[in-house]
Amino acid sequence: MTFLIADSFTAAFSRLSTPDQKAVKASVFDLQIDPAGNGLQMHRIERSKDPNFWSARVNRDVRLILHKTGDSLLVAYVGHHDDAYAWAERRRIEAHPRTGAIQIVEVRERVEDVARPPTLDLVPADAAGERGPAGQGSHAPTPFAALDDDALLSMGVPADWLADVRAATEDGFFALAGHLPAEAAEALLDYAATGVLAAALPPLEYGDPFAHPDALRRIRPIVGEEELEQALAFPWEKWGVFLHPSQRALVERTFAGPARVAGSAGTGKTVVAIHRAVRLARENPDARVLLTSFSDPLAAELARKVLVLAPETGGLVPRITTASFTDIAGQMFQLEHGARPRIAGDALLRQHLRAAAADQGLKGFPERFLLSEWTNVVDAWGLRSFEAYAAVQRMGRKSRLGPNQRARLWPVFEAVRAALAAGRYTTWADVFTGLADALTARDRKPFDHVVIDEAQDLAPAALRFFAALAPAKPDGLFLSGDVGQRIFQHPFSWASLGVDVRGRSHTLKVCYRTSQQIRRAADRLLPTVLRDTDGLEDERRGIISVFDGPAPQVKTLSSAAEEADAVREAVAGWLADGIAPGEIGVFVRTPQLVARARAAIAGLAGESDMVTAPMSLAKGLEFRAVAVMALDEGILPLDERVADAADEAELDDIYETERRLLYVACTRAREHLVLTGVVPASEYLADFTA
Ligand SMILES: Nc1ncnc2c1ncn2[C@@H]1O[C@H](COP(=O)(O)OP(=O)(O)OP(=O)(O)O)[C@@H](O)[C@H]1O
Repeated sequence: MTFLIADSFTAAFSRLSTPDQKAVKASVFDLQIDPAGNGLQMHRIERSKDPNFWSARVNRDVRLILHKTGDSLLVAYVGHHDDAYAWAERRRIEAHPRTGAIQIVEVRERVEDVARPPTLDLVPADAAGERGPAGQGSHAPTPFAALDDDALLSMGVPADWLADVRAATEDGFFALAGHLPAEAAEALLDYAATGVLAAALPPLEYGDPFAHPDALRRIRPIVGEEELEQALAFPWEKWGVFLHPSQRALVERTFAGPARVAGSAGTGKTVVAIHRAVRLARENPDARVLLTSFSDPLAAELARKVLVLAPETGGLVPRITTASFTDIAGQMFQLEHGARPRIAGDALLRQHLRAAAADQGLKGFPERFLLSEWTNVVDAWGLRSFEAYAAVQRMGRKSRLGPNQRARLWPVFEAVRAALAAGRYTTWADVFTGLADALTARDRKPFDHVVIDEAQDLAPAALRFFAALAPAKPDGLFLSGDVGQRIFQHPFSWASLGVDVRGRSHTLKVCYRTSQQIRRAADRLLPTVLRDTDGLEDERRGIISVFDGPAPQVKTLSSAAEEADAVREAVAGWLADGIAPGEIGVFVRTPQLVARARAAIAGLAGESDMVTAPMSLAKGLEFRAVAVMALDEGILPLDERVADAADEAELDDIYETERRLLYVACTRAREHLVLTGVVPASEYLADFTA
């Protein structure tokens, strides 16, 4: 017999008290061993339209809802007595007549809270065909009115709900979507956004309705005690058990060469990276896996999430190393050289550059140009000889430097390198480059699989290092990232460094984190198609969010004091709505401005639990409510950076990265977002509200 659990069960389970959860766990483990449920007083739920629903007694008050068919037992729900029965009485579990996927369908006639809009009776079905997806006439637009039964069924809409979908208005759609299977809601949103019907999968491909990819996103077979333990250990982390079919495909697939998952903020790229790392470690008991991300806090978060997928500590978890890019390089450097690298900071570099330029009598190049040329070209690309410098393509730097200019500059950079070496200093780029050279020559690599999150911010030397760290075999290197969130790096060609993901790059389209309203507004900050240096296109249209919420607010105020009041009022409102202080983030452009954020929330309940930070640290985080403040002219884009631009191309890149910083900060918000600035405000606010 197949033993399965549904997401409706884990969600309900996570809402129970701890003692009830303990009792439920014991009963579910018993059921897994003895699906007949002896001792659980199972009986059929007579009032349900689905004859396969059964209840099982956990304790005096709590009941499990099971769905029994010939050879499967599905744990569908759990709740207090009346709630559990009511849940089962309002549902059917069946294979969808068209797609073939098992669905948990709400019986339409028993759902009272979806009011049919009055347009329903006024719109004859045959007139619908004349209306485009944009809606019609004097009534509120009904974006699906033109879709016939056939089209709606092919999207996975349950037969009971066809009329409601056709009658749904744009505003009422999300209330309705909550009653529909996720694949139907997503297909409808996609249609509303693009006006195009996605091609339906042929239904016969999946003989077993439980094996259908859309069934697996809500119902998962559980084999063995360990899997059950994992599924129940963190029931609120839905991503740990139930993946979107496009996510699952990327987790399970074998890639012959380096592969990449892309997708805008909140589409679950990190989730895919973690699942892949765990899957690879699980499949090969000897495999050593590196799961790495941009910063130490993000790496720590990866480590925490690995435990969600693999709560058992024996064997698997120790074989997955989680570390930030520089941390793993630091560890490898220590193995090679017996000590951690001593990294030169910007101040020291400026000092050496200044001294070397003076020594060489170099004139006509501002110091900021020298630092930028060193950081983004000479050091970034690990250039060691004049020949290499003379030949390098100065990516992202369009100001041309002729051979004579390069010849004058090179001795300065050479002298800086010598001065660093004399002081036993190095740079991260140098560390990465040195390690890459050493590792490339070795047959045996320290890791069998390297999985990189936040890959858009990899520097060239770091990418070379990771490529050399991973074996050149299937599933050796997997990268996850969003070009739209690249804030620390100049663009460069991955393919030129041997990391060619063309043909093995896939984009996720469903945003799980951010409400439709916030995502739409944030998307307006970026172009609809982003193209990277290797020509890979990241199409950002057609992304959908699976829930809605209040529209984001933009407030421009006449003074910093007024702005502080506005932020304070917004945050106080969130607290009054029951949002925990730890679920609130306030972001600003620079570390110095954090004081402005702290002043705005000073004295509010739970103030110390709220996160206030520069936008660059917002990467990878998420909150129920976010304020992005101090969006004043001169602060975003930041004047100092703009003034520092060494040439036109760098200026363009600065404008783009400043814009992306705002995108990153905004897309940390799940439900509420407020943007504030003092007039004259940041020019980007106009794009956001456009
Ligand atoms: N299959 C899923 N089911 C439920 N929630 C999911 C699923 N996939 C992702 N999520 C949730 O969506 C949110 C965003 O996921 P994740 O951090 O992996 O996205 P991301 O694409 O890496 O985002 P970013 O680019 O902003 O860092 C998280 O809260 C995650 O738990």
